[in-house]
Amino acid sequence: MRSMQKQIIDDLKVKPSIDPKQEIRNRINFLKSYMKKFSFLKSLVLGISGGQDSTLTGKIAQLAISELRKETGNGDYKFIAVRLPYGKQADESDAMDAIKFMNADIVIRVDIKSMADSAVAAVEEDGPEISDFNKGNIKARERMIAQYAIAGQESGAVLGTDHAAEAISGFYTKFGDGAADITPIFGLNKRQGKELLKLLNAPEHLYEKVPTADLEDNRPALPDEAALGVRYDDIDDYLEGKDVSDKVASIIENRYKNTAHKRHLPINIYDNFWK
Ligand SMILES: Nc1ncnc2c1ncn2[C@@H]1O[C@H](COP(=O)(O)OP(=O)(O)OC[C@H]2O[C@@H]([n+]3cccc(C(=O)O)c3)[C@H](O)[C@@H]2O)[C@@H](O)[C@H]1O
Ligand SMILES: Nc1ncnc2c1ncn2[C@@H]1O[C@H](COP(=O)(O)OP(=O)(O)OP(=O)(O)O)[C@@H](O)[C@H]1O
Ligand SMILES: [Mg+2]
Repeated sequence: MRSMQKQIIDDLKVKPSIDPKQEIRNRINFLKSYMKKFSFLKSLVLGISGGQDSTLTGKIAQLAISELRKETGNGDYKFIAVRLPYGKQADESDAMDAIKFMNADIVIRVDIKSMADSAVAAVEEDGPEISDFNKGNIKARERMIAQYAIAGQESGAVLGTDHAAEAISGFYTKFGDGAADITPIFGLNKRQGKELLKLLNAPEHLYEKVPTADLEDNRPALPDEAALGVRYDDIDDYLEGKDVSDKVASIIENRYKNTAHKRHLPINIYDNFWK
């Protein structure tokens, strides 16, 4: 194995193979014990897009909350699924299928279009013109604002969907979807996430769906793999310690180095990781 590959696998805590049943149980238990430790916490809040990662994270969260309610007899515990379309969302029915699958306690809908459009207009009034790409990141950050507003009101913590196959490439918006309190699927790669969803009897069309950030107006539903220039299968192989081509390794390793700043708290004078 390449030396950097081993370092990345260690940093991102990826296992070469998993027991899906055990992974689900450990992650449910982790959420339950965290909520018990900080007893003011009564809700878990997560944006549900209709994609694989939020379907899995939401299902695990709802299972944890349902168990907590049953075991403690406290009916205040709840999972809040948040729909966050930018205007009309083309794959709205997938998002609703995901919410049905997880059987979410509460569903809140916030249309982030007016938030994102006014952020762009306000900056452009005296600042630079905002590109469609940059506006995509603004959409991700408005989703973060909406989720934190709900969590702040509902004694909640915001869940994030970061996992190893995303963390490795830094393919998320810094302080947008990258901002969260707890990341229940951390350490899994994309195909391991799929295995968990299969075991949980998720609808196949949700875990076989082409992953997309769907952030740009001009390139709707752009597949992650097209934007990244590398396939999830290759990223997953790399994360499992398997051989990949030099070309694939170099794309992955360059992205990992260039996005190191996203995997740390804001950089201060005592930090050395970037040197
Ligand atoms: N070396 C460095 N040290 C410290 N800070 C650094 C830095 N380089 C950039 N920065 C800062 O980071 C900013 C750029 O980072 P960021 O704002 O995240 O923007 P950026 O990484 O340029 O774009 C985000 C990418 O993630 C994708 N994405 C976003 C959201 C969700 C998903 C998904 O899969 O669902 C995918 C999106 O399509 C796009 O390709 C810069 O504007 C600068 O403020
Ligand atoms: N339209 C949306 N409505 C609600 N939440 C969203 C929306 N778009 C993105 N999010 C949130 O941002 C997260 C990051 O998006 P990302 O595309 O990485 O995950 P996903 O859509 O769940 O899965 P996939 O990567 O397979 O598309 C989502 O998991 C979800 O929590
Ligand atoms: Mg998506």
